[in-house]
Amino acid sequence: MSMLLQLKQLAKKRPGSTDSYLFRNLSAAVAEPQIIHLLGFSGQGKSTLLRIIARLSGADAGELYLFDQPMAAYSPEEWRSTVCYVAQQPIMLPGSVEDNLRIASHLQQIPFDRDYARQLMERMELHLDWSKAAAQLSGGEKQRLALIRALLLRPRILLLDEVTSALDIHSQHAVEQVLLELQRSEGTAQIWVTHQLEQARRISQRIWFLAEEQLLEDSSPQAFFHSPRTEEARRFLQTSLEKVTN
Ligand SMILES: Nc1ncnc2c1ncn2[C@@H]1O[C@H](COP(=O)(O)OP(=O)(O)OP(=O)(O)O)[C@@H](O)[C@H]1O
Repeated sequence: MSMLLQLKQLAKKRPGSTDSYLFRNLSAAVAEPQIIHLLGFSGQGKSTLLRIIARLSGADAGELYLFDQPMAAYSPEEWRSTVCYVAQQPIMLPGSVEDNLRIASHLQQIPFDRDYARQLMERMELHLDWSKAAAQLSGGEKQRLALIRALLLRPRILLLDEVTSALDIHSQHAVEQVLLELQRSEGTAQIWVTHQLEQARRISQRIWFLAEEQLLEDSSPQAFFHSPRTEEARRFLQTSLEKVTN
């Protein structure tokens, strides 16, 4: 079967360490455009794994395949316009909101799709003056602008690193709806990192649980949340629940 994305035996050492690993022999495959949530305790390497998949950081061992082709078959630019990483604390480019929106078309040398940008902004309830300096936006506005900037690249795979963490629940739902719709209509696969389990329950179609240097669980949300296989996942769910109720 043809695969969108394959992670084969990936390993990454802890920064600064020679023999301690964040993860190793980590393998997974994405065959269809699903919404996957990558969950785990803090510091397990979730962001690091997303950054490796985005080719923003290198693995110490292992291989990535995109559409059944090894990473070496793609230039970094080709890869990064197909597999797009959106950070929790996005970096705004110098200039205005519009300058930030135009960057995708500038990089890809394609006409700027103003209507699509406007539509995404409306649907994410981002009502901004396009001439405003991007540096002056709030955290939540920057998050949505960075997400729209990535969507204008029309990536096949989106890597979303806590991209709604600065949003109120209303804006969060608006963003989730846009991304769900994008998966349904365009077939955009998505790997989300979040600490909001409610969000994972709402929209996830598959859970990857990173612990003990592995994707310890790779399962349906139903199975993960209701009958996790491992003690570590049960502990994670219990601890996360306590955090919400305390
Ligand atoms: N640039 C860096 N320099 C030094 N240490 C780093 C760097 N990036 C990550 N680390 C360390 O690597 C480990 C994994 O970090 P990472 O951000 O990938 O974890 P995470 O699972 O996403 O955590 P969180 O849920 O808290 O965001 C952490 O211990 C972190 O401190």
